[in-house]
Amino acid sequence: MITFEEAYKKVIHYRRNYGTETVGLLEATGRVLALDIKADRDFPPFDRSTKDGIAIAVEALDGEKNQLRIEGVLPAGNPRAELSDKNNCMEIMTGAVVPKGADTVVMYEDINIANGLATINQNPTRGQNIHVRGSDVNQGATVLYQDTKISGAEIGILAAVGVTQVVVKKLPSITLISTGNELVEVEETPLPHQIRKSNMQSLYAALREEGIVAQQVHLNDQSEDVREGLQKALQESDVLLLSGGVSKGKFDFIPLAMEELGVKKIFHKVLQRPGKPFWFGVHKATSTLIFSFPGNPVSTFANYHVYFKDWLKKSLGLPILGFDVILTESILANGTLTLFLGVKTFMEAGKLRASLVTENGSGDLMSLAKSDGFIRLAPRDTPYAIGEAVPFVPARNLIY
Ligand SMILES: Nc1nc2c(c(=O)[nH]1)N[C@H]1C(S)=C(S)[C@@H](COP(=O)(O)OP(=O)(O)OC[C@H]3O[C@@H](n4cnc5c(N)ncnc54)[C@H](O)[C@@H]3O)O[C@H]1N2
Ligand code: MOO
Repeated sequence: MITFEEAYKKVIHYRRNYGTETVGLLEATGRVLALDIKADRDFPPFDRSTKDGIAIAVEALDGEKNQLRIEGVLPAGNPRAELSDKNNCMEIMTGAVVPKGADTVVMYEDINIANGLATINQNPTRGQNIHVRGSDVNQGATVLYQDTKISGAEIGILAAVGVTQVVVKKLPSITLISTGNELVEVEETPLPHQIRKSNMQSLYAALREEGIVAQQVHLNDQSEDVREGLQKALQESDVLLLSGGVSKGKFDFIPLAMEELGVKKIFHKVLQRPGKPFWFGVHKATSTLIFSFPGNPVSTFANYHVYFKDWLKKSLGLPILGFDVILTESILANGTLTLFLGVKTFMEAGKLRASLVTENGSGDLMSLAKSDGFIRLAPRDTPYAIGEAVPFVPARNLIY
């Protein structure tokens, strides 16, 4: 059996590059940029008034003069105008182009207007209230970098520089496979010895958060069904995520079926809890990767977040930002296994702290709703102490 560190390293080693594709601007939300994006013009593209008021040439106020004749009104959206006389001014709206000959904008609150004359009550500073052309970025400058995850801010920038079609990293195609004769569909009423499928619904939803719409297949615990179903999925998908059928049970056909189909086992069983029977392999003919998670709901869910999510980030060129949380209670370590324990997190004195959620073993699906993620406790002989910082694997967005 291999350690968590060895297993994690092997999974990350199999990161993949699925190439790029082009999607419409709004469909790019949540995707990863595959190219740098450059400004197609200066930003702002013209000297832009940041206030409603008057545009003046500040030199007109030399000496005692504080009254200027108003030549006209400039709304946003008008082409650039020109002051015909530097001793005059023009009314100007926020977002309008500062006219030629003017260098300063005085807002309405600092002037009085009567009989076509503006009287300025406060001495302005040259250049005030003007957002100067190119002061944000110049034409040709890089405004977004490759490998950036696209959120609302990036969509706005892409729109501003006129990108209607965005080149993004392609996402892997994924099939979710559940196994087990005890499982029935969600809409069915289970018999006393049956349970409803839930692991794959949970992973389906988690993948949707990554922008991936997975296929779903169920295989019964008959070795022929398992082999046929796997064969088809291996041909159709970049990645298979399985749950169940990988421990020592008499009906745990997955490892054998994989071998028969030419899938190379990279490892089976990791010194960890939950998720010890985790099986990981690669199909030699198609390069399809297989993450075969143990069926207990907490095991599947924890393994997905610990291994698959980092594999996906690496494959898309995104950084893996590990962070620690502070323990609020002492916890017994295991001498040989890496433990993943569900915790609730909260901020206190500027630090993210974690308290254990009560969990009734790795079959306790209900405990998942109570936790924000999992702390990772490396094997050791001494307990983990209150106040110790330990690595945290989030399973939900902590900041909204
Ligand atoms: N003799 C041994 N027995 C077990 C070992 C072991 O090392 N030796 N490992 C235990 C551990 S740890 C786990 S975890 C489980 C994993 O077993 P499998 O991956 O073979 O999973 P199944 O037996 O098929 O199912 C386990 C459990 O999970 C439920 N399940 C499965 N799929 C779903 C699903 N899609 N939705 C909801 N629930 C699901 C299933 O009904 C079982 O209750 O093995 C231990 N045994
Ligand atoms: O993955 Mo198993 O949870 O260690 O029961």
